[in-house]
Amino acid sequence: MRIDVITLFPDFIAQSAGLGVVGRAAERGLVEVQGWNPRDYAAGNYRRVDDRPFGGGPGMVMLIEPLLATLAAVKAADPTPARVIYLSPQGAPLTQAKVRELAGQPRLVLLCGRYEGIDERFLSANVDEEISIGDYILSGGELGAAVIIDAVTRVQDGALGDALSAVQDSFEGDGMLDCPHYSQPASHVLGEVPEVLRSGNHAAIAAWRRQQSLLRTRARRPDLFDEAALSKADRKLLQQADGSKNR
Ligand SMILES: CC(C)(C)c1cccc(C(=O)NCC2(NC(=O)c3cccc4nocc34)CCCC2)c1
Repeated sequence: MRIDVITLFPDFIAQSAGLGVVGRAAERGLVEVQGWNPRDYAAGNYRRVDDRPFGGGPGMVMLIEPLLATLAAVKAADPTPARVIYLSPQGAPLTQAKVRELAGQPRLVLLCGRYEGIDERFLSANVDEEISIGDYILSGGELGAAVIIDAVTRVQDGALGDALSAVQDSFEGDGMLDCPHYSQPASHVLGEVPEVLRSGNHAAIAAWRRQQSLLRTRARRPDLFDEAALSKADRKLLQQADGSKNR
């Protein structure tokens, strides 16, 4: 999969895409990430990429022309058709379902805004969809681009080891929160590791982990919990936990 990122801070994208799972996937040719800086395509001595907003008001707006020239260079670099995504507070919330959909694309162009945003005429003429990573004020779309690069790379077949992708599948399968994790030492001043995890009884361990995921999701994210389709076994685990609590 090829991902081109149009950003005034290509170094940030290159750095974040070079780490961990994404870095290894890039080395293995599973994903190719390329940054493109509109300043390199801005004309004139000052290479302007922004200017004051019509209608007045604070801040600056990213100009059409440098972005058109950058997008033309991006498309000229590779004939593969690309879906152009603008990372934006006005975008649809990013979900794992959307990540899976994007991971199926042969190529993405991620457009990152800075200042107060991008001239609307460029967006309406060139952007296929807008995606938001959350409802808070950010300085730019680059963090959103890094999130999408990480999430779609993890979904790419083979980017993860079997164990990790199994975990990924379980989370993706039903959208429950994760269970608590423990490692050495078994006994610590901060507390003991739950006995079941040291029992070697893999069925009991799997049941305990599922029960913990269910309880945590119900308690902390009722929105995710209400969306999920619970199996009979799930409901039994919850009754068991609720029963012991009421006793
Ligand atoms: C209501 C609320 C969401 C708080 C809001 C209302 C109005 C503006 C802003 C705001 O943050 N504007 C600044 C910019 N923000 C983002 O690019 C951005 C922000 C959030 C999630 C994102 N996912 O991708 C890109 C994202 C836009 C231009 C440069 C950065 C935020």
